[in-house]
Order: sequence, then C-alpha cells, then structure tokens
Amino acid sequence: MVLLNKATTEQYSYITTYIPTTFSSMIPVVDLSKPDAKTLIVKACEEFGFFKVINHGVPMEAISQLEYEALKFFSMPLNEKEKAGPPNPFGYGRRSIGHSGDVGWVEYLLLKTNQEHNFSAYGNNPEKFRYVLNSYISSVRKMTCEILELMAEGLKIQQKNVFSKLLMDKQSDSIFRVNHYPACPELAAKGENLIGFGEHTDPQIISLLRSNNTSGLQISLRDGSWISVPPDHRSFFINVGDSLQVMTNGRFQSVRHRVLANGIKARLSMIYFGGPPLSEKIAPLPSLMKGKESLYKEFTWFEYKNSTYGSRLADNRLGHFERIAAS
Ligand SMILES: C=C1C[C@]23C[C@@]1(O)CC[C@H]2[C@@]12CC[C@H](O)[C@@](C)(C(=O)O1)[C@H]2[C@@H]3C(=O)O
Ligand SMILES: O=C(O)CCC(=O)C(=O)O
Ligand SMILES: [Fe+2]
Repeated sequence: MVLLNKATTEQYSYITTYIPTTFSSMIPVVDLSKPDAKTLIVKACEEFGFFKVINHGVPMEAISQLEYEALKFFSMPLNEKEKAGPPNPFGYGRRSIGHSGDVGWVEYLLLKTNQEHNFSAYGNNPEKFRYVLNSYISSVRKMTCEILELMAEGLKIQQKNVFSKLLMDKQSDSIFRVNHYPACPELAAKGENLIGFGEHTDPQIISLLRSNNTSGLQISLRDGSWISVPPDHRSFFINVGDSLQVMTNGRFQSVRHRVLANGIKARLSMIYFGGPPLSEKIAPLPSLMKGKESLYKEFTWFEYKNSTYGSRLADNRLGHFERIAAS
C-alpha cells in the first residue's frame, strides 16, 4: 500500500486523541476440551457476545499455510491484486468497505465459502491458494459447528444442531474474509489512531476470527466503553452476530467491534462468517421465548441481508426489525 500523505490520510476516520493500547484481561476464554465449555460459552455470549477459544482442533498447519498464501497475495503489486477485484460482491478490495461510503486502512479478499471462484487472478499459484483456503474453511466450519452445538446444549435446546445445521446446509450463505491492515508508521509518529475497520456488528449468526500477533481489534462492552483484545495467533475469537441475537430473542447480543491500524506491524486477520441459507426465516427459537413475545418482526436472511447491504457500517441494522412493545 502506498505511504500516506496529507491528501490520502484526510479520507480516513481518526480517533484524534491517541488511545494507548491497554489489553484487557476481561475476555472470556473457553477451552473446548473441557466439560464446562458449554456453560462458559453461554455465559460469555450473554455478557460479552464475544469469547476466545483454545484447544480448538484446527491444525496449526492449515492456519499457517493460509496465512502464508494470503501474505504472498497482499505483497503483490497493486495492479496484480486488482485483477481479483473489485469486490462486487466478492474479490479483492481496498479502503472502501461496503457500498455506502465507509473507508478504512485495510485491503481485503471477500469470498463465498460454497461457491467456485475464478482463482486465476489470486496470486501466482492460484491452485495452491484455493487448496489451502478450502482446507482451512472446512476445518473452521467443523469447529464452528461444534461451538454452536455446545451452545445449543448450554441453552438446553433439545435439537442440538438447531444452529449448526444452518451452516452445514449446502445453501448456507457463509462468507470468508481476509483483511490486511498495513503498518502505518506516520500515525505512530503523529500519535493518532487510524480506523482500520470501523465499528459494526456482524450480521450473520456467528463469526470466527483468527489473526496474526498484531493488535488492533477492540470490542465494545455493554456500557459502551471499548476494550482492546490481546492478539493471540494460536486461538480463535468468536463474535455473536445479529442473527443469533434474534434467534435467542435478545438473550445473546451481537458484539460491536472495530479495528485500529497499527503504527508498527501489519495485521492479517481471517474471518469465517457463518450464515444461514437465504430463504431461512430468522426468528426467536420457541424454547427460548418462555412465554415472552418476540422482540423482532419476522424476516428471512435474504430480507435482512438486503436491508443490511445498503447501510453504513456503524448503523444499528436490527433496529429496523425490532417490534415496538405494545403499552
Ligand atoms: C458497510 C457495509 C459493509 C458490510 C455490508 C455493510 O453494508 C454493512 C455490514 C458490513 C459487513 C460487516 C461484517 C462482514 O465484514 C461483512 C462482509 C458483512 O457481511 O457485513 C461486511 C459487509 C461488506 O464488507 O460488504
Ligand atoms: O479484521 C479484523 O480483525 C476484524 C474485521 C471485521 O470485523 C470484519 O471483517 O467484519
Ligand atoms: Fe466484523
């Protein structure tokens, strides 16, 4: 990515008072190999909508191979990378996020998990890229389904696969994203924070994020304050998405998060967004209603996505689907 000059930096969002990174020790950690995992998952989703997973079973080899291929892709000259773009809706993009004017200090690849992409533009060994990407996605999908099944058990839902079946469906609208945030030394020198990826919630059911050891990810707590997530390249971070918020009738809330660019080191993150089939009705599960009314109007994932994709990153997208309580 080209270096910043005043004209280019003006396009980005800043947090002008420099917020030093103090890592939070509050982030819940779930060891998937322990019997209390399901209870801890439910507690973390209720309190934070976010947790870290260790002993996840995704082979470190699959992780490092994908990281290697992704870094190779992002280190190519811009004109080569642009052959895989623009992201309409899938492919290579930079700076611009979505189609409503959001910008960030980021370049990325956006892919659909169950669709064949034309990989010929993805670096100089596209077959290798495709292979390591598919192996990684299969492994991560399996782990995500395990987490969703533990979640269903923890919520005492009889049908253990109530969430995971949506990701296993051949029509599942799941996507995959690799984000690259180049280091921005000018910022470190100026003492300012630059937005890599602006604050938002993820619209899907669940997101699984893995990054290199560069900091930047922050989550918002229920009181609106922001905490920095200590990076850990061996672990996964799980986000509750808007659709899971609806399916649990608000018992779990999607987590607002953002990424700040780093002054010294580039950040590379890869995120699997587990989504349902487009025709799936997103509504609270009857067993979680306990006689209460649904907080949301009925909608399909197709309808939610349609309304979501015209919005700005920071918008509260579920607001449009909330039921106004009768007085
Ligand atoms: C501004 C936008 C980018 C986004 C689509 C949207 O209109 C609002 C949601 C954004 C988001 C956040 C999570 C994922 O990164 C993403 C792929 C998604 O499903 O919703 C992005 C969308 C995007 O980058 O196109
Ligand atoms: O890159 C990251 O660490 C998070 C990005 C993110 O939140 C997203 O792509 O939705
Ligand atoms: Fe996100």
